[in-house]
Amino acid sequence: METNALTAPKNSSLNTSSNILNSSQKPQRIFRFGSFEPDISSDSSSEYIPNSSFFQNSIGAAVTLAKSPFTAFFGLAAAVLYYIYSNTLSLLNIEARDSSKHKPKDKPTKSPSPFNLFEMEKLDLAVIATIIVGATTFLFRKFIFGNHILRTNSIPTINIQAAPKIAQHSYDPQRDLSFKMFQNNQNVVLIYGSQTGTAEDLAKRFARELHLDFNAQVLIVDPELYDLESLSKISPDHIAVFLVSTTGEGEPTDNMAKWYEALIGEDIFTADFSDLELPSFVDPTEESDFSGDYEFDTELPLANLNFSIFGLGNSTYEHFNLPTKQLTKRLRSLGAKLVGPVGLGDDDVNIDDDFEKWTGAAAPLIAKFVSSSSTGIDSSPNKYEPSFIVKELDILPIDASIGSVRPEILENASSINISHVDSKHPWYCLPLNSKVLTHTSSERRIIHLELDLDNINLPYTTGDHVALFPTNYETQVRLLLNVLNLDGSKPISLSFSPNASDNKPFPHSISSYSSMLRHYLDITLPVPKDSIKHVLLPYARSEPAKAFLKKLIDDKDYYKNIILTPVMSPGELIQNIHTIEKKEAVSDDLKFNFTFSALIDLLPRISPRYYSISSSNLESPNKISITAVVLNYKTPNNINRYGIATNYINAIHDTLSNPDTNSDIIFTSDKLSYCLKDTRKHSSNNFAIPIYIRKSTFRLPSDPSVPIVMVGPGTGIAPFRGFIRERFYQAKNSIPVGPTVLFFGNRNESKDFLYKDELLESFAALSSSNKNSKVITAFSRDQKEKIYVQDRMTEHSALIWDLINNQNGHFYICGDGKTMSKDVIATLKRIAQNEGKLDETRASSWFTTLKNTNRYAEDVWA
Ligand SMILES: Cc1cc2nc3c(=O)[nH]c(=O)nc-3n(C[C@H](O)[C@H](O)[C@H](O)COP(=O)(O)O)c2cc1C
Repeated sequence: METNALTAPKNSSLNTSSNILNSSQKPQRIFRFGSFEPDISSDSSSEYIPNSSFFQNSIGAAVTLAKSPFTAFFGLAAAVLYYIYSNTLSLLNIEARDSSKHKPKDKPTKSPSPFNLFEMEKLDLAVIATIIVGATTFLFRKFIFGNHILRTNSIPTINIQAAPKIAQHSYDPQRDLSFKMFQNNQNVVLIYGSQTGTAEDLAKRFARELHLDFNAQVLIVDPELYDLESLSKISPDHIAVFLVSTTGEGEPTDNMAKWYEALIGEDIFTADFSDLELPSFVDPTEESDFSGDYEFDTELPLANLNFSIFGLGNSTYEHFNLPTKQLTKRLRSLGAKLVGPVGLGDDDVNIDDDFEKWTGAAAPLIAKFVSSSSTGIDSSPNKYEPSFIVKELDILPIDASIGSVRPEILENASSINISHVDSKHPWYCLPLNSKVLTHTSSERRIIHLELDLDNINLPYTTGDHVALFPTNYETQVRLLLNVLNLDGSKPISLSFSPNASDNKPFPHSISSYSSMLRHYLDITLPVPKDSIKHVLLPYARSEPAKAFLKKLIDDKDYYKNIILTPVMSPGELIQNIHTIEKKEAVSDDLKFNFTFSALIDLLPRISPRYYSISSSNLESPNKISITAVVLNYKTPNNINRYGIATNYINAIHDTLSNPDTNSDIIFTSDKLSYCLKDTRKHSSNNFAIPIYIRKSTFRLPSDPSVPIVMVGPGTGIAPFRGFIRERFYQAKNSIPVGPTVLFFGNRNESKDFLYKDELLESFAALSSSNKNSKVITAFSRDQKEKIYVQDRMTEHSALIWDLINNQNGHFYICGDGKTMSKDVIATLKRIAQNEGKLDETRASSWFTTLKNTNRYAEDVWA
């Protein structure tokens, strides 16, 4: 993660719905006469016809009723009663019917006797036979029809009325994932919740593995694009695999939020799941199969759903993998059957390792469900085929300057819908100005960048986050063009291949090789082992190349030394294969011949990076600012590596500071080259930086007179710069502003005092109206003994206690969540013990009350 790519604070992404489906409610039974029912048991070539007409509805109703247990029960009862009734009549010598309609008058009447079928009327026989056959069919339906029939009858949908926000649409087959699976003849659906792209990439990779190694047909689903209720219609022979990331403070990702809200409800932290049967959360390496401990209850809305689940989280956060745990419990309580272990991936260690362990245990079980088998590289039943077909076009080459902007901007600039700016529809804004906040002699370079919202008035609130899609630097772009022997300016078109496993389109179908590599693909992340196996290995034709790649796949330490430790980029890996083949004098016809379409499968998409907005919407509604430290580091074997997004921000700064340079290529202070020419053009058609705003709940108190204490060392100052600008602006406009205290820390005062001048100016004004307003600094390396913000807090214990406890102030932390925020919380609790004379337990509950009353908020990153 880039430095200062931040968390959204508690509850930021969840809109609330008062009418939720909670665990204590019995799910309502809803018959779906107007809904669409694929017959999964039928031939895939048969049509999937919506039964929405009156006729179809009536048939649907009749079929549903005929299949219901009540009908079967009453049918049997009616047959028995009819039989008793007929025989009672015969004993009393009374005709059961008005026989005059059926029999000739002159024929003597015979009374029917028990079991004498031949003496019964044909119609009676037909009715009884139908009822008995119907009832018997229902009772033995499992043996007769297998499981298929179950899914089309008594399974109520999830009660969408209980979640009004997701029920605001009419049925759309394009949003029905069971329909999509039926159409494509797929038996596994991979549903991912992803904020910064990791789960999305794992979904793409796992789909490939399930297809190539286990012969599964997999649909990848972004839940934002599908309706939750279609989950209940997945065939019981199929399986849904959830890959669920955690964001903010234990929250679901934006693309999962609506499903989550409908399933879990608004109160994600206090929802009571104690009455539910809990799955054990296990080490995925242990062999376990949860499928056996489960009772099939057809009354529950998700009774037909089989699911596996892997969570992505980070154990340094308080709510580790919370959405995954809650979702697992909830799905089970709705009747879904858990297959395989629950995986809880930990980004603090290595999420790829956790995922590999989990897939090792889960993939065979998932495969069992879709009745396939086979493992191993050489016995793959399916051959790898790239998802995209790339065609070179015979039109004029796309020159370097056009390639510097995302292609969709040039065509769609005027049609971008401002009311709908989000991760799938970013807004392209211009950089306004920038400055370096640290001294040239500082070990770190921290940039302040202002982005222009003037054209659109994109609404934001002080404390929100801005997400930014970076552009890759040229060194890696050109390396890839070079190793694939491609002309970067060549225009290309992209289309899905018939068996595409990746189903996410790019924003524009016509591009150039360069612009694909600059704007859409992450070209710096090391290639994971499974991608080496599934995508690179099939292109190895020479023995040395095969041996090298197989060793990377099979030998953990070798992979670590060659790929992970030096953080080897995909371009460097391909270059290495070429070098090995050259050394071994491999003949041309056997040389590794990797294609651009396969490269698209090999690489994750470029994901947005989140930054706390460091401006105030009161003071500057038409521009937002970012405060970012440029991330450069050396690997243990002394190779320079560069963070994509922060170096991009640095490049924008360098571009803005050299307005007269006319070159397409910009060299940054770190000698990285970028193609950013159009970022300098302030014309309405040449927007440059794709962004969107992510709402947060990291907010100033609504009453400006309420005291605030902020702790934000390093770039943790970002949102507080916005808070302080806001209070300064209010003070200048004669609005009474309460005590405002900032604890700021960094290495050296002379080099790293971020925003020094404006902070001193703001606090001069703020302290003139309230003597308690002040900035308190901790420069760790300006003296022999290191001093940190928490040491300064201890020195100012009385002030903090007075403002927070006695004057009901608000306390905020922003910055490193691994150690700093934990130390600051511990210090705050100690202050409560010392100043408030509370014992340890009471100090802890004092802090909990602070949190529960929304007077404590944190915006931290791990
Ligand atoms: C802004 C942010 C907030 C996070 N909050 C949590 C959290 O509260 N609990 C947790 O277990 N992990 C948390 N994580 C860790 C992520 O879940 C983990 O890094 C995951 O791999 C991200 O997946 P994604 O890229 O698919 O969104 C957070 C990560 C980020 C970037």
